[in-house]
Amino acid sequence: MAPSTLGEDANLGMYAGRDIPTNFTWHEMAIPLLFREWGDHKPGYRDGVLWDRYIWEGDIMNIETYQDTNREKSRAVFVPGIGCTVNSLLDMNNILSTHGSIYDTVDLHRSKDPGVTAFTPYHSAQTRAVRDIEAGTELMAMYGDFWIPDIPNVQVTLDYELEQAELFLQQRYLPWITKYKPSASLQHGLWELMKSLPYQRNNRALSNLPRTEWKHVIDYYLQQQQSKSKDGAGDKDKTIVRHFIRQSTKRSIEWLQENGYCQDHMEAKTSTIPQAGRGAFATRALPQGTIVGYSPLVHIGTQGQEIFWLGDRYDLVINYSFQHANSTVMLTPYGGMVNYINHAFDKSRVNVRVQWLRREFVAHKPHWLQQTAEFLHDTVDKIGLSFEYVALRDIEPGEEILMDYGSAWEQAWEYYAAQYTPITDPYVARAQWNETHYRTQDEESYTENLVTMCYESYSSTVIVEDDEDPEDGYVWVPMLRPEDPHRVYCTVLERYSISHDEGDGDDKGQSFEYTVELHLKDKDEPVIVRHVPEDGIFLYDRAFSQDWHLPGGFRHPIALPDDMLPPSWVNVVPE
Ligand SMILES: C[S@@+](CC[C@H](N)C(=O)[O-])C[C@H]1O[C@@H](n2cnc3c(N)ncnc32)[C@H](O)[C@@H]1O
Repeated sequence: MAPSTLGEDANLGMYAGRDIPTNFTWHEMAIPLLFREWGDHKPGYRDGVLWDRYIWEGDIMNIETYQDTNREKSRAVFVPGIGCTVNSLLDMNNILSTHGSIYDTVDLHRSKDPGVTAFTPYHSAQTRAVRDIEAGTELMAMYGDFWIPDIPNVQVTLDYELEQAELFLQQRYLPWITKYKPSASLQHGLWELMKSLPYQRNNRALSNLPRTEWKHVIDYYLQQQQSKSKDGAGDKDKTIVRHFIRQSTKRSIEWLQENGYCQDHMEAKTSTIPQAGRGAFATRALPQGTIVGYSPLVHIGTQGQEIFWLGDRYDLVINYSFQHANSTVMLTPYGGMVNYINHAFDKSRVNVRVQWLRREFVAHKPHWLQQTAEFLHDTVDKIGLSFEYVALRDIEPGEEILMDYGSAWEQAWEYYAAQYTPITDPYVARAQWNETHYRTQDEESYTENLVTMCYESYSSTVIVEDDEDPEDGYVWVPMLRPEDPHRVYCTVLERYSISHDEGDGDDKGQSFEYTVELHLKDKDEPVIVRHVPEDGIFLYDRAFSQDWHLPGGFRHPIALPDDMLPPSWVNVVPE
């Protein structure tokens, strides 16, 4: 993680520290956030606005519980590491943005384990390399065409904008240069003038010219002219504009070592600490004093935990956040793997601690440590605080990385674990339900926490297929837009197998179709729909039925150590 090649406005970026082959995949945790959706902060809660830059729509990471009837009800998800850090170069992307996740409670169950309420069950959200990435290259995602142009002063690279810049160069500017042969200094001056124009969406051609020196551009052009016939004419990656933009997203390894932080010293595995879920483990020997992790911090100023209060409990993310008992300031790290670091009750196992960066950095402004909580409340447009995680002693390869969350956390956990009442209702999370077909109402029912939903998609009239056995019902109509999120509750009445003789491979063989009853909000009677295919039906966890939603679940921030609390942040007298 190091300052982005896109400039100050893009803040940090994530870089490949070594050559990465196509399809290489990174895995990260996904923390569901219920406190709000993207862009939808409660009036008066300015403090949470910064979070908009760091959250994704819940369904992208398979956070399905409350993704039931429509998209409006979905909530956000926080994916630290690459998920939070990568910038977007749209058409120039080299990774597929973080998506998906695996639900896994590490074999803990609510019938016996207090720990299940306290950590996120979602892990292995994936980010995949979509081309070979050379060491030193910044990882760039495709956020979607509509998001990135809103960051002021950041170069946008929509496909058609790059096309316009390329056309301008190839069809107008370079022919003009070739025809009139202005002096080398005039060519240089004209190029510098065009480059100096600010990025503008209504000036696509000039806004996307490569930010490189003219002599490199003309040399590359002439070289391309010579090799055009034999070497990939028409190949998108070989255009002048793309070539130079790609080049400009690279740094040397020496520069990264000097200016960045390695995010590869830790990996996630099942913790050695009972009830803790997953933990962070050293991927190599880490001598005392090594910065084993680095994390920028999403800050909340005066509204601290209040932002995350859901009316009857706190959002899970406060278990991943830092706060001192004497201050409302709350800090949530988003560096790679740092959120996996667990608390050691046995202090001889504590091998890292957090510290403020000792220097000015793109995501660390030391003067913020002299400012007040009100200042942080008002500063919602950027990240300005970061932690280093420093090794307190030599750490062996494979050793679990552990820190001290503070005595208040320790007491809260001990109290919570001692009074935990096991929940004996049968419970199987949707993600752990392995059947390949849907159960009908005549078969053994699903556990209480599960519910079936269907796309609302059926014929406009009742269709009678067989006069001798007329069935009153509508038939399924394939979805024109299968990604349409609109679903309704349904009861599965009947399942019948269908054989496919035609086709080959996956088309051949057997599958099931269903007759379902749709429960529509605007109709008193259910609507019966026949011939519903397997992918027209969904099994969901009932909203708020999962372990991490359980009332009274464990919630407690990690303590910001006393010696790190800036006196100017003190604004709370602890009870
Ligand atoms: C910052 S997260 C650490 C990563 C977490 N283990 C996970 O799997 O996502 C803090 C949470 O880890 C768990 N945890 C950390 N240390 C623990 C300990 N010593 N005993 C029990 N649970 C612990 C609790 O669930 C806590 O809310």
